[in-house]
Amino acid sequence: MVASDSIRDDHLDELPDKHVARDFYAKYDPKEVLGRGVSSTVRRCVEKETGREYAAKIIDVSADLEDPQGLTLRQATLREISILKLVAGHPYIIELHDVFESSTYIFLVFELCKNGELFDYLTNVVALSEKKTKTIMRQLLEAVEHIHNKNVVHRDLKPENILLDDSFNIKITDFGFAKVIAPNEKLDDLCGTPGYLAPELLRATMYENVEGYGKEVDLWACGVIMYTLLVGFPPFWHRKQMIMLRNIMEGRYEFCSPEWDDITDLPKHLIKNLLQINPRLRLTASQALKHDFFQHMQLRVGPFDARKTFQLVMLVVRAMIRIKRLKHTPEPMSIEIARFDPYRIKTLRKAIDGCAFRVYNHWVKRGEVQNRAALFENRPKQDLKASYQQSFQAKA
Ligand SMILES: Nc1ncnc2c1ncn2[C@@H]1O[C@H](COP(=O)(O)OP(=O)(O)OP(=O)(O)O)[C@@H](O)[C@H]1O
Repeated sequence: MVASDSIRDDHLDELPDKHVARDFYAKYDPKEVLGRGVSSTVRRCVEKETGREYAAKIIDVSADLEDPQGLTLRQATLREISILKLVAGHPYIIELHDVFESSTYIFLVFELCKNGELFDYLTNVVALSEKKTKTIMRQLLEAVEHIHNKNVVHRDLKPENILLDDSFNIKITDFGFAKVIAPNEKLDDLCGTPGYLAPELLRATMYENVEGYGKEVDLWACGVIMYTLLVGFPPFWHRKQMIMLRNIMEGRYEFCSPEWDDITDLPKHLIKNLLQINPRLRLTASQALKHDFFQHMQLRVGPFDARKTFQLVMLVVRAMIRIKRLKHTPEPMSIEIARFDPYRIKTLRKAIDGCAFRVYNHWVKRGEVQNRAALFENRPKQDLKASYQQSFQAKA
């Protein structure tokens, strides 16, 4: 039950027969397609009575195929609906507004998130500042805290399953793998998305006589997400999936240079405590929210001194002006550096990262270390040949 890339199914783009979904059409006007899932299409729709916009996920449940847990798509969708209702009423969790069920389709009417997936947003901006990361991570952890308090484990947290509303607030979505779990219950089924799987989940699915996993897997995924937000690539990605999974199990990742050079210690410390191999030592959502990364700067309180305060304000203003100027002053770059080490220059690095993702459509690493600059070293043919030979040998 590992999430795969969406597979397009063109017949889903046709609107289901009006007789099948009479009630839905009586209440909503379906509009353009917003996106597609494996067996669903999501359309913007307008509620006729109020004129309010929503996102309708239209799921074709006519096939009898069962998932690895023995549930048909209809049963799995009904289970997802019950979990959505259980965790409802939180500002950072997607709101399910309406449900319609026919023999062939289920319509889920969600609140509309006009700014799409966090994943696409990140792909466009490449990486987020510490300040933006703080806002998103605080919202994410608050939502996870709420879900866990309801005894639900999400099991597929990733930027693709985090939507952004009009004000760029997050909404956790896709509770397809979510499960209600008793306080000390342990699970052992494999589900989620490879790069975000926690080590104990991998162990539970690989070995017998191991304990299984619990809610802590969601906090591991939060660590992976936070790392990815700050630098634009995930901590454990490797083009050979087995190596990636081994790195996860050994907790092998780096705050590599140059991407992490300008990032302060607090976010790194929080990530380390989320990407903690031992789930018992990993921070819970509530503990993570108390981490210093989320605390505001504390000003020392003492007797008021007007002169000192004025001097301090002047210093801060001057520093702010300098920082602002610095931000808009391009880094000095020589032709030599631009030719032989373009990745060293922040402006070029951002452009390279953006292009790399668009061209390769996945994060790129070479060997054990992240090296998107390698894409520009002008040796692609050798690499292609080697990886072709490797995959050919593997198949043989
Ligand atoms: N509430 C929403 N508001 C705006 N856009 C949405 C909303 N829900 C989904 N979408 C868009 O529709 C796309 C498909 O959503 P869906 O939930 O079907 O994707 P999925 O998780 O890949 O599907 P599946 O559940 O089959 O794995 C999303 O990638 C997103 O761009």
